[in-house]
Amino acid sequence: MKYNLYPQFKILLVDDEVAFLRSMSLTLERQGYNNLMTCSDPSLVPSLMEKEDVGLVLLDLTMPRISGQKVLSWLKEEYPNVCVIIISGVNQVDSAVECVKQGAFDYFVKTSDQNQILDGLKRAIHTQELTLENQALRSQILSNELERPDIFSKIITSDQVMWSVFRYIESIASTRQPVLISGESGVGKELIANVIHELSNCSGPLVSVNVAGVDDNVFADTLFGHSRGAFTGADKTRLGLVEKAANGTLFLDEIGDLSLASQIKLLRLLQEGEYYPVGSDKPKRMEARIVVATHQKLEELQAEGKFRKDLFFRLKTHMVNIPPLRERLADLPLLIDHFIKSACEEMNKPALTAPKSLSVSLSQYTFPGNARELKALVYDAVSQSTSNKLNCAPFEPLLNKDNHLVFTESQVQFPTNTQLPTLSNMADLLVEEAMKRASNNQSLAARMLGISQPALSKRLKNMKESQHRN
Ligand SMILES: Nc1ncnc2c1ncn2[C@@H]1O[C@H](COP(=O)(O)OP(=O)(O)OP(=O)(O)O)[C@@H](O)[C@H]1O
Repeated sequence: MKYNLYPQFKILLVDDEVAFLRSMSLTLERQGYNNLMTCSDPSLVPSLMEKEDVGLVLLDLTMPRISGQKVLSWLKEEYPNVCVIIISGVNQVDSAVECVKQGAFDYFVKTSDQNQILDGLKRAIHTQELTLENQALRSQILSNELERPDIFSKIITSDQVMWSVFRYIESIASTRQPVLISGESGVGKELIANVIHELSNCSGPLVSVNVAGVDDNVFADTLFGHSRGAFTGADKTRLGLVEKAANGTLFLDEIGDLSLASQIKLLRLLQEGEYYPVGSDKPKRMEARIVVATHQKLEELQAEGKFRKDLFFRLKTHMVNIPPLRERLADLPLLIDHFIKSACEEMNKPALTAPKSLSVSLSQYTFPGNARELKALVYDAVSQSTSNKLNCAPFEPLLNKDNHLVFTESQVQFPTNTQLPTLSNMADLLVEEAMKRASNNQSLAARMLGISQPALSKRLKNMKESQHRN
């Protein structure tokens, strides 16, 4: 099995003291940082920097022939984006501070506790990862194109917001930081999790688990596993999903439903990168990337005290929000065609076509179940079709006899203690909303409002003129 290297860039350790290089490499490897290179001769630094993709250098200050300070000024001139951490002797703190002024990220005294150096390195790696992501994001936004469009081919969309989500996902593909995917039920969050996993190029599997309603003990057992004899009935050691997802991705769905006790366990896992199988006092390192999803609004849950602030803070570093289907109506015809095709294939039916008016009529429906709801309707329609035309009967309950959405009282409410809007105010608001939903497509908006396109155009002109006058 391919062993994944982490971080995505090399960490170069430079010190003439071979024993220090060895012990520091071991400490780092134990913490999961295995993309390392050591160098005991500072004169070799330039050739190593040229050959390898180095992102972070741990540099000793006192070395024979070439001092660390000299190496630092060379690095800052030739490789200004590379992060440098200085390791100094006890009596060299002044020079170390000077190095920070010259652009070193931080300094540590060699005799300090290795954990302190490790914390500094972790901070530097995180900062470097964010810098690289920022650069990737900038170039993605500027280029407006995807580097690996094939991986996104299962997600059908022409929506600009979705494309910017895709570009963002590409730019964070290689970090090991968690990713939070939010969006209403059925918008395609699991599809996005699959893409994040594929883009990461990790050799391990994608392991998915729905954590809604899972009690805290079951959560710990499922994620961390248990040792033999951990509790009555635990007659065998059980591997947890974190371990099963090693070198891959662990996808936790419905994270908003996680109990507060389990939230603490997840937070610790993310912060420390370590966990204890139930009944074991030997910690294990997490080698998987965590992706979580929720259809709930975590900000609101947090305000109600149902979701931990610190966990939300940790998760939202990389956050993507998938817009609901009603906000990307241009996707409707594409998705209808896509689902018809896949349903025909699965049901062994000859190709079917949908009437053009179907997507226009459906554009007035709010799709609370999003793409999943549309998929179920289309599959139902395909299964009921006997000719080469799609049988639209399953869609009829959503629309009235004029092919317009049936409004219920609960969808339009006017609080009794407020003044009613005027008819003209209401009409303007409706027109604005229809234009927004139709992405400024006047024919589509006109169909939604039940008026002709010229009538809408006239209304828009009048609205513009009156805004001008005011
Ligand atoms: N843009 C899309 N293109 C193609 N299929 C889609 C798209 N969005 C969603 N689907 C399909 O709709 C169904 C629901 O998608 P998915 O399970 O990813 O949604 P979800 O947001 O994870 O839902 P939930 O919140 O209920 O878990 C799946 O069958 C998926 O393949």
